[in-house]
Amino acid sequence: MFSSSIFEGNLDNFSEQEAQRSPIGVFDSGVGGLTVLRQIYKQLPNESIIYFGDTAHLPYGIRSQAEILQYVRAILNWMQQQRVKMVIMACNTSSALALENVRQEFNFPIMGVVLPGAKAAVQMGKRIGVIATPATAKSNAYRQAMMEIKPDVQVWQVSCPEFVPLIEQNRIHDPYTTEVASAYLEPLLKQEIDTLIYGCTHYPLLAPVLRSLLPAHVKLVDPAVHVVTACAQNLDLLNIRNNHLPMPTRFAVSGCPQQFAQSGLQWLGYTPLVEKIHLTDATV
Ligand SMILES: N[C@@H](CCC(=O)O)C(=O)O
Repeated sequence: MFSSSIFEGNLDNFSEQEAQRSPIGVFDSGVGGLTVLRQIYKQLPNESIIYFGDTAHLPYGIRSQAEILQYVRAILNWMQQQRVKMVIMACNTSSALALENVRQEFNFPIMGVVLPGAKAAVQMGKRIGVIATPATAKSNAYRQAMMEIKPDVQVWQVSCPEFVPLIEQNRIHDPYTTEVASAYLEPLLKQEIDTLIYGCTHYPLLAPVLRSLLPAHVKLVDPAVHVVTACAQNLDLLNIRNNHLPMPTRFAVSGCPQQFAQSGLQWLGYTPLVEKIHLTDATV
């Protein structure tokens, strides 16, 4: 029995041993969640992972809340069938628009990236910029989370609709991407931000471009780092860390497996074996 007041999920249909060895589910609309997966490899090297990229519905950031909820529920149902012990929403859009609604519907803990990112940011600065997908920016999730922790913090959010398609098309080093990034950062630089949050898990993949445009004193916050730290703490609290050898990461997508494998290579350093699955409920 692993109930804890911290989680809505209670894992009470798992034996302790099964829970320890069970995988952690990680999902995103595409390759963005690989920034979270890389952090898991660093901080939780013994955990087995099932990664799902909902590439058939990419980008999430221009979708309605109803669509996001439908996709997220379908993914979580599938994760439940795979008997995961915990899920990390490696997607800010899902964390901002769906986490609170779906958390109580499943019997495993579900973690989002927004709160850990917001907590880290308010400890690092006072004038905080957030770059995010249109849906995340519009939801105000980062602003609200930071204001609740530190009401005197100042927050500016910028919606960056072109980033995810450019990253998914592998156009990070295209000069056009730098032009777009420069335009997105301009209003934040005018406000003299001291800290910038990657409000989308795809964006750390743009780090060289963003760093080249930002003054050196501006600190970058990657919520991926902090959600994985929080995940490690929760695994300890529930006593469900895996102390055995992990299984190889299992990758699944709803779109084209070859395309995911190809972009996965540059972010993971190995070519992932990717299967295609069809989540029937996810079709809008
Ligand atoms: N990785 C994304 C999803 C972006 C998208 O598909 O628009 C996020 O964190 O919001």
